[in-house]
Amino acid sequence: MADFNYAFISLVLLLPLALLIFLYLIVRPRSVKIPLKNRHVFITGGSSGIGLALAHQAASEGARVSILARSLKKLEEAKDAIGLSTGIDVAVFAADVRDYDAISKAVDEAGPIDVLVVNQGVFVPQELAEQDMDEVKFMLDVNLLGAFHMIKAALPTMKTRVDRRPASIALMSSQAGQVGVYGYTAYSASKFGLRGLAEALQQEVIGDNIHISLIFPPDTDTPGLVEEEKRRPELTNIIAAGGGRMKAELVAKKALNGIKSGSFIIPCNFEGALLSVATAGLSPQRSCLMAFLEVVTAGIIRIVGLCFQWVWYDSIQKWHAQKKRI
Ligand SMILES: NC(=O)C1=CN([C@@H]2O[C@H](COP(=O)(O)OP(=O)(O)OC[C@H]3O[C@@H](n4cnc5c(N)ncnc54)[C@H](OP(=O)(O)O)[C@@H]3O)[C@@H](O)[C@H]2O)C=CC1
Ligand SMILES: CCCCCCCCCCCCCCCC(=O)[C@@H](N)CO
Repeated sequence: MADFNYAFISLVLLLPLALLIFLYLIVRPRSVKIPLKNRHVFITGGSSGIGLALAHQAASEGARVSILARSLKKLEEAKDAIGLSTGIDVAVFAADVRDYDAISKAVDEAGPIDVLVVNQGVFVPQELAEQDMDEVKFMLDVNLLGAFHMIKAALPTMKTRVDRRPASIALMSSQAGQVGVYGYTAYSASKFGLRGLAEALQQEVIGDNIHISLIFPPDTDTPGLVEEEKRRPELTNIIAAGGGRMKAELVAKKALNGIKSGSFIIPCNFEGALLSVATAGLSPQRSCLMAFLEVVTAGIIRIVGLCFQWVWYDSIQKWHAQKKRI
């Protein structure tokens, strides 16, 4: 009996260790560090909110920073603010990501990019039945096709960069790009689309030492969110609240740390970490510790996910019942 207990305990301890070692050996791509100092970081949507916070922090870390957005006025304000606080002269480019020629011109002028952060995004929440197709197209064009334009324009010089150190392309998704959310049919589709783009692109550019990151913030205090909240459906508010809420500076900090450590998936808070484990799918995972967590919690995290669905569908049902009563 003692022998049996001993064997059992050793097995319980050895199995996880063996799994960890196995995962350490197989996780691909291998982990990588992306330096920022003295490198060219190009941020779209860098004049406001999360993008502006990213530009500030990248400049503070000694990067050469370029920002792109439509309004030159907002870009100049951002440039002045960053110049004042860091002493770094940020290059600004006024262009619409929907205009490929304008984007190509800006990228050519800016010079070879080491870290491209595709952060621009628009969000106009509404039930699809109520929403105009113009708004649906607007979100898909800016968020998804705009990302294609940026990457397509920047890739040639990124691939042929003389500095052979690891480079990065980071895409700003959203927790609504990991789970579909009421009121976000077009927005979620645009952000889920970024994931397909990112997974396929990582396979294509790994040979050029370019590493892709996908960032998944929850609701974040930005000028964009203030506008969004003026017209967000009640149910969107209720469901989005489950993801938590953050300051733009903290999202930018998590994002930059994730980019520097070459993480493919970058959650920003605890809820986001849960969501990322629950939606690991077939995305690359460079960290064997995270891979270990994903494997051992797979069953239980699915149960947690189903509980969330239960709560959400309950809210939807109650909301409909209440509407009928009025
Ligand atoms: N705030 C939030 O709750 C969350 C935001 N996100 C994502 O983070 C990103 C940034 O959001 P946030 O900081 O809130 O947004 P803001 O609305 O505060 O800023 C958006 C930025 O994108 C630029 N932009 C918008 N449209 C275009 C365009 N067509 N071409 C070029 N630039 C454009 C804006 O400048 P201009 O208008 O001058 O072009 C601005 O610089 C988005 O992708 C968003 O989806 C993800 C999760 C949560
Ligand atoms: C299994 C564990 C699950 C854990 C919690 C799941 C919570 C999901 C909530 C989704 C919130 C989506 C917010 C989008 C914010 C956004 O992108 C807009 N503000 C537009 O910018």
